[in-house]
Amino acid sequence: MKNIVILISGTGSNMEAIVRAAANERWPATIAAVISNRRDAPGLKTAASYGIPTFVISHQEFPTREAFDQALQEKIDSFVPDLVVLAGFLRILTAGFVEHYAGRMLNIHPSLLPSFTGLNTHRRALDTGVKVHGATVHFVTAELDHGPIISQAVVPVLENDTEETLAARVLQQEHIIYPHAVHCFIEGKLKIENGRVHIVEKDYS
Ligand SMILES: Nc1nc2c(c(=O)[nH]1)N[C@@H](CN(C=O)c1ccc(C(=O)N[C@@H](CCC(=O)O)C(=O)O)cc1)CN2
Ligand SMILES: NCC(=O)N[C@@H]1O[C@H](COP(=O)([O-])[O-])[C@@H](O)[C@H]1O
Repeated sequence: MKNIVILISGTGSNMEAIVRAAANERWPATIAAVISNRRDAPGLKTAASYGIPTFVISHQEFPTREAFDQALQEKIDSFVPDLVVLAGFLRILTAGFVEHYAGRMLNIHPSLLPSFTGLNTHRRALDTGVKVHGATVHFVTAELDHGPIISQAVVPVLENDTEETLAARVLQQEHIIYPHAVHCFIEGKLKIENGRVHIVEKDYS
C-alpha cells in the first residue's frame, strides 16, 4: 500500500475526486492525511467526512516561509508518504521542502502550462483572449509551476464566458485528469526522461 498525503487550502474538490477514485477503483494506496494551511478550508470537513485524518498547519503562525515549511514537512513525514499531492494548495514552497519530496510531489494548475503560471489564471486567460484554456498536472519543482508536465486537459473558451463559468469548465476536467495522474504514479507508470514525463505500462516481463 502506498501512502498519500494531500495538501489543500480551500474547497478541496480535487482532493475529494482523488479520495473517491482511490476508494471506488480500489487503488493500492491510502490517503493517510489531508493537511491545510488555512483553518477555514472547507475541504477539511470534506476529508473528515471520509474518515481521513485532517490537520491545520497555519502559515500565519510562523515567522518565516522556511519555518512553516519545516513544520509542514514534519507533519507530512509522520505519515511516511510515498506521494504528496498539492490540491488547491496556495503556498509557494521553499526549495528545501521541494527537494525533500523531489519526484514524489504533484500539483494541479488551472491553466495550460507554461501559459499563465501563478494565480488568477482564468481572469488572465479571458483578458488575453485565448480560445482554449485548461489544466495541467505536473511534478513540483522549486521554480513555480515549471515542473515536468504529466498530463493536461483542454477546454474551449466561449464568447460569453465569465471567470466563474470558465473556472467551472476547467475544474470539471481537473477532477478527471488529477485522479488519473495520481493513480499512474501509484502504479509506477510515470517515468521522467530529460525533463519529459512518459506514462508507461508496467513491465511484467
Ligand atoms: N516551489 C513551488 N511551490 C508551489 C508550486 C510549485 O510548482 N513550486 N505549485 C503551487 C501551486 N500554485 C499554482 O498551481 C500556486 C500556489 C500559490 C501561489 C502564490 O502566489 N501563493 C502566495 C499566497 C497566495 C494566497 O495565500 O492566496 C504565496 O505563497 O505567497 C502561486 C501558485 C504550490 N506551491
Ligand atoms: N495555483 C494553485 C491553484 O490555483 N489551484 C487551483 O485551485 C482550485 C482548487 O480547487 P479545489 O480546492 O476545489 O481542489 C483548482 O482549480 C486548482 O487548479
